[in-house]
Amino acid sequence: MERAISLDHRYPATHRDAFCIPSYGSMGLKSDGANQSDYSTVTYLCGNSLGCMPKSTRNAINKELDAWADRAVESHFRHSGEQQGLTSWMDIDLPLSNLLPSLVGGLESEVAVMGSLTANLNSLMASFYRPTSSKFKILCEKGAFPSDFYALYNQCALHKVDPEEALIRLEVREGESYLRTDDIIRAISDNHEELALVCLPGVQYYSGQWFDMEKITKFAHQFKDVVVGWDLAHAVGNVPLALHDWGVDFACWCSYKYLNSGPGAIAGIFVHEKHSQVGSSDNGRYLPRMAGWWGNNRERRFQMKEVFEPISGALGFRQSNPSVIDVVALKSSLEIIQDFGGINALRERSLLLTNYLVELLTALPNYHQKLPKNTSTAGFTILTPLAEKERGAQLSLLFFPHHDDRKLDTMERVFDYLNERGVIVDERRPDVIRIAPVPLYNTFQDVWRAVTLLNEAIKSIA
Ligand SMILES: Cc1ncc(COP(=O)(O)O)c(C=O)c1O
Ligand SMILES: Nc1ccccc1C(=O)C[C@H](N)C(=O)O
Repeated sequence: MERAISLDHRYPATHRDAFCIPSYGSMGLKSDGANQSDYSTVTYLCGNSLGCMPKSTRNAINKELDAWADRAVESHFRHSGEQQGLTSWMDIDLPLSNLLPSLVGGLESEVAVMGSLTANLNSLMASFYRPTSSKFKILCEKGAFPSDFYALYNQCALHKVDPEEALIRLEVREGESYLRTDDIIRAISDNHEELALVCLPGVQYYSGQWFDMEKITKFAHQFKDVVVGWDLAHAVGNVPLALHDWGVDFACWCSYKYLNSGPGAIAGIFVHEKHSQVGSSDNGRYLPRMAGWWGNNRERRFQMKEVFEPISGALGFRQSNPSVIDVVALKSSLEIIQDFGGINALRERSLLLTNYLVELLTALPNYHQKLPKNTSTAGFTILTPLAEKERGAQLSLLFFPHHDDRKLDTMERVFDYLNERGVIVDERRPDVIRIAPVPLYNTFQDVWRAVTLLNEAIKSIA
């Protein structure tokens, strides 16, 4: 505990106060009455699923509600808060183009705020997955987040390609917990003639593995007509990215995890400039897409002509006018990240926190480096790669023994023990708990407390 306190002094969570951290009272949990009261904050380590709410978000949304109340439709073009520097709704998402690209390592013109993750993944695949009879395979992973799998599978069907034949689903080797980069590279190489698309997650939701995105992207691009797209749901705002320099073709992400923009928040896309620039001399030549009026030439958007002139860059992939309330929620959170010092500052503190988590967990008596042969005594292993460059904030812990009866199952019992005591993590059935200290608001004492209670929980079972 002393060490955690001293680390918190040395590396303080300078922006914790900018967030609403749930309390025992607000979550309906019983505080211990001695060290905690109903107003004490819980130990929230679940920013990999839903980031906490920035205090500034409420005000930002209220201003848009005022604009709606005060001026209704006119706010599209003339905002009632113009004098305070508020943007009219027509261009509400444009101020984000200063804040978002640096998080993904894209040019301003390569990033747009729109839609939601799965919808964007589907839209981007409509443009980037153009199978032919000889080149139609998609390299993806077995155990992908189900929504991604459903999208990939059905894109095949939409293109009249048999998904069973087209999807190459990479599997983690027997006895291992994450994919080897060499196996991915080999699969690309072995299939390159028929390969049309490589579509993988930047950080894997279940194992927490951060893929070697640069190596995989560059390797795949050695081969003709292989497109590389990344799902960055668990990577954006978590690890530094350089999508432009790596030559990534497209990427998409959601904003409710490490970008703290609220449940179902507006998402984002990256389209490399090599695909998204529409030169004036190119008249009519642009990458076919799922199109809509918000991707059309801004000046002529309201002329109601039957001519689609996409905006050059990622903005030309937008379809609808965005939810204004969603956009300002994202903006208020991105401003905090900027004030913190951007993604490199976040990553620096994230490594300190997660390294501390690794250190404490691996010192516990019931920690096992590998799944033991005899798993009758309660214990856990870590699925996530421990090397810094292969993970982000999250560690995934696999508990054993597993029982189908929830009351007897180790993971469920540990999860309930933690949850009842205000340590909020998440469970991925059947046997995994994910823990993610978030550098913007978590403390070393949060990490210490979670591990101390986790140890108690296992002991109470053993
Ligand atoms: C990797 C991944 N893909 C897809 C989703 C689902 O995204 P959405 O419901 O925002 O489309 C999530 C999280 O919910 C996710 O982590
Ligand atoms: N959007 C949600 C709604 C309800 C429950 C969970 C989610 C998640 O985002 C889960 C997350 N993608 C995950 O990695 O498990």
